[in-house]
Amino acid sequence: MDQEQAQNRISELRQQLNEMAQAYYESDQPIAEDHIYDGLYHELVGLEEAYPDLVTSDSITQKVGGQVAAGFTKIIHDSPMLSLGNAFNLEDLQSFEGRIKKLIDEPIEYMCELKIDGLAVSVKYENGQFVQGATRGDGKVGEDITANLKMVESIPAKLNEPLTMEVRGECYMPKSSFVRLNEEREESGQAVFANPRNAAAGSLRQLDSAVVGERQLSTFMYAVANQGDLDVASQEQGLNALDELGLATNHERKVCQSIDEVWEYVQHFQDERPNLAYEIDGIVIKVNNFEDQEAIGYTVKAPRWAIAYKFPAEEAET
Ligand SMILES: NC(=O)c1cnc(N)c2cc(Br)sc12
Repeated sequence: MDQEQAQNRISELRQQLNEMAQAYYESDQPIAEDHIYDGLYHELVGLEEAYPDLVTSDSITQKVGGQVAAGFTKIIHDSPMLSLGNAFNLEDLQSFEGRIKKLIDEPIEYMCELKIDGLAVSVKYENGQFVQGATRGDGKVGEDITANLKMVESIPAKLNEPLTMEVRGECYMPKSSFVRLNEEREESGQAVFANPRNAAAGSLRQLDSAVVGERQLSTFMYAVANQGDLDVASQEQGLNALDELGLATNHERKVCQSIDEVWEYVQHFQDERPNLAYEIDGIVIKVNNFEDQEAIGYTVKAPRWAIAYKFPAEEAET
């Protein structure tokens, strides 16, 4: 089923369910057996989960007891969760370095990290206790998914130090969990997820956090939003500090001394991609030294000191 077919079926189901609900709640004349209503409702929930972009706040699945559920409360991020400029070839990476060299005199060191194909999340700790989890949303305002992120094993309820800080990363579904989940959905007649990213997004949007616990989601944390109690001078030190605190970071990272070395890393992981336990859609390259990052600064919507190299789209499997 493609997105258009899903949209058509979702509209059909919403129409039918709204009519049944109206008849039941307002005229007390149920027009369908409960099990028919439940079956259609279950199909709609499954489709909305598989196609999270098609969920609308007025959908009957977002209502609890006839009222539109608030869903998730909104969280205004202390600092914007930024996006990244893109690079598609070596020339783009060399231009990225050229722009930086206009601002920084000394030699530049890069940190290369895998670009995880999941859902960006913010995780807040107070005195070492996990207190709030949120989606990126539009970068400024996200959704409070604290209850759901508590069900993700790789997010510790308590840090190894009583620190107060906000950490950002990617929540993802491993390839193996994605295959198993779709097999289960296929068997139970539910719509399957198109890819692990949609499966992770659909799972994290669940109002019932117990469902999240069944989905084997995981995380790789990659940034400290406000240094808070952390005393680190580079991305490399920052990631090592997150490891020591008990947070999950991706260990395929590499400090590179030149764009040529970055390019070798990019080519290596473009080949390695099928062998990874999780989906990646590129490589994030950052200036490693935090003082250099500050000197280089930001454009309106993205850091100047980082760029995302995007892998070419994979040929469809024949
Ligand atoms: N390691 C990283 O910085 C990283 C990994 N995976 C991602 N999807 C993203 C997105 C941004 Br924005 S940064 C980043």
